[in-house]
Amino acid sequence: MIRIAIPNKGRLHDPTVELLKEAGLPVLEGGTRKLFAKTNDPEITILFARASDIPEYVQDGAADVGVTGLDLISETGAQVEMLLDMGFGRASLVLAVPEESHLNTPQSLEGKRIATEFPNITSRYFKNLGVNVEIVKVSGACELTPHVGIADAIVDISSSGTTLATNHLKMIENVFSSSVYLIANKKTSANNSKIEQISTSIESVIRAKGKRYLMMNVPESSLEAVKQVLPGLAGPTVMKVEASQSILAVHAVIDADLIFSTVNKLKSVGAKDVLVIPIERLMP
Ligand SMILES: Nc1ncnc2c1ncn2[C@@H]1O[C@H](COP(=O)(O)OP(=O)(O)OP(=O)(O)O)[C@@H](O)[C@H]1O
Ligand SMILES: O=P(O)(O)OC[C@H]1O[C@H](OP(=O)(O)OP(=O)(O)O)[C@H](O)[C@@H]1O
Ligand SMILES: [Mg+2]
Repeated sequence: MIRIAIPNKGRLHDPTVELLKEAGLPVLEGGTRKLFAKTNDPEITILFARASDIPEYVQDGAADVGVTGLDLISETGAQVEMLLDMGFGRASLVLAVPEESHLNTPQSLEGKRIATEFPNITSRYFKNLGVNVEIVKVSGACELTPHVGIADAIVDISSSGTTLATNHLKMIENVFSSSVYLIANKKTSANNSKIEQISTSIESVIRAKGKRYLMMNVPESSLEAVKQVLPGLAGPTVMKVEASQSILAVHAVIDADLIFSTVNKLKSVGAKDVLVIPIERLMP
């Protein structure tokens, strides 16, 4: 039996459940008050936990696999197997000071107070720089602290930057870049085919999100030009089409962010009936 710990609420819950569903592991029952849920695999269950508790649950074996932020994993120092960057929940821990502050570098904070929900990452950061600071641990509303005399600077999560701006704070350094990771218990994950399957399924869904399947008809005389346009491929699949003229069907997988320019170029070199199709999974 494999137990996967996922965030029970907060911003990581929905995208995690969605990704598991796309990977063929729908969370069958649940709701925020439930502790456990089934999946369609009798050998895999879901455990709902606080994102910040998941690294230690996985380290200690309460869960075999977990989904949580890299910042939370690093902060707890949990010894876990890092299986996969899941590509969402991107955010940074940033060092910020009040807009009017003249303390504009980490070095200028020598002897100052830094408020944060991430005392371990923060003290490691300043230690590496050889700057002595006093860490003030808070459990929320960190942005407030410089304005009420509790701290001179903060290390807090920022993604859009809106919260910093609203609170008249300016970022002076990026301390830590985070995204959501799939992790596993070091002992149970060694040579465990079920955990490998979970990881591979999720990875194939993530990889597919950034790709599109292109299908088009190409007159034989345009094939070489079309091949030149299709970027970075092991070579497109080329098939004969039953038609009066000499038409070929060309299929290829390309990066989603190249679709716009590629389709236009393909048209200009003679490709017709171009179809762009999403891919559900892409196994290496
Ligand atoms: N804009 C953001 N603000 C806060 N955390 C974010 C943001 N974007 C991604 N994250 C990540 O989400 C994780 C925090 O998840 P958590 O469930 O504690 O957050 P939450 O949605 O703020 O929930 P809560 O309401 O309990 O504070 C961290 O790993 C963090 O890096
Ligand atoms: O750069 P932004 O896009 O503005 O996001 C960053 C803000 O979002 C988070 O707060 P959250 O909404 O989780 O509230 P909380 O402090 O109560 O957890 C985080 O603690 C920052 O305050
Ligand atoms: Mg929060």
